[in-house]
Amino acid sequence: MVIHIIGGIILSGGKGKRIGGKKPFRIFNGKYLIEYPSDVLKSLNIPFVTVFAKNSIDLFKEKEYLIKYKCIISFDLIEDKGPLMGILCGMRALNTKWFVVLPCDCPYISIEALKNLISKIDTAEKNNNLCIIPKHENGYIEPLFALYKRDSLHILNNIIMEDKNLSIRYFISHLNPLYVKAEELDETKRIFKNINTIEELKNVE
Ligand SMILES: Nc1nc2c(ncn2[C@@H]2O[C@H](COP(=O)(O)OP(=O)(O)OP(=O)(O)O)[C@@H](O)[C@H]2O)c(=O)[nH]1
Ligand SMILES: [Mg+2]
Repeated sequence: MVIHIIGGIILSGGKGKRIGGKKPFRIFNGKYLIEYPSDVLKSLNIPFVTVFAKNSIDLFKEKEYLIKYKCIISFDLIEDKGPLMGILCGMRALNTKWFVVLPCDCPYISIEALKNLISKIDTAEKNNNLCIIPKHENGYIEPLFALYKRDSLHILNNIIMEDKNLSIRYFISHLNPLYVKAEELDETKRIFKNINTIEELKNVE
């Protein structure tokens, strides 16, 4: 049996309110949004789980996606809890030591940037950091384009059981984060651009 060190979690269970729903299957430059992170993980041979919302948004497209990528598909255990629920369900579905967590709406993601992020794992292992988070010069962080160690799972479980503060910032405040400069991953920082509206879907750069 091959034991993988790194697995991927693609968060695809948001409501997509600003874009009018079904965000993962909105078309951007000829591809579904969700195909961008999926293609990068596939090229890097990283096994991954895609976590959709508790209630299917489009069973046909989800099935089509499963057939194309042969990845693990999971669904939020409880609805409307936000990204932390997606991360929890992803971690439970895939047994790897580290998880690269990605949103479904990052069409500028690149293989190079992900490799750069992954290259920080050695440092994190030495310093006992349970997550690796990109940070911009202005202090803004990118916790949904980040790495989390499996050892953080019990903390996540507790936070979700408590059900008081389900913000990702609260979660990472328990993880002794290793922050990496956003520009070290991608000089242009385009990789972090998320698509939230119909307008942005059309503005292919
Ligand atoms: N599994 C899961 N993923 C989520 C959840 N909430 C947000 N996400 C994902 O987290 C990422 C960032 O969320 P947003 O950019 O706010 O996307 P969104 O919530 O679908 O869109 P809005 O409703 O317009 O905020 C997206 O890839 C979402 O699909 C959730 O409750 N469960
Ligand atoms: Mg949202």
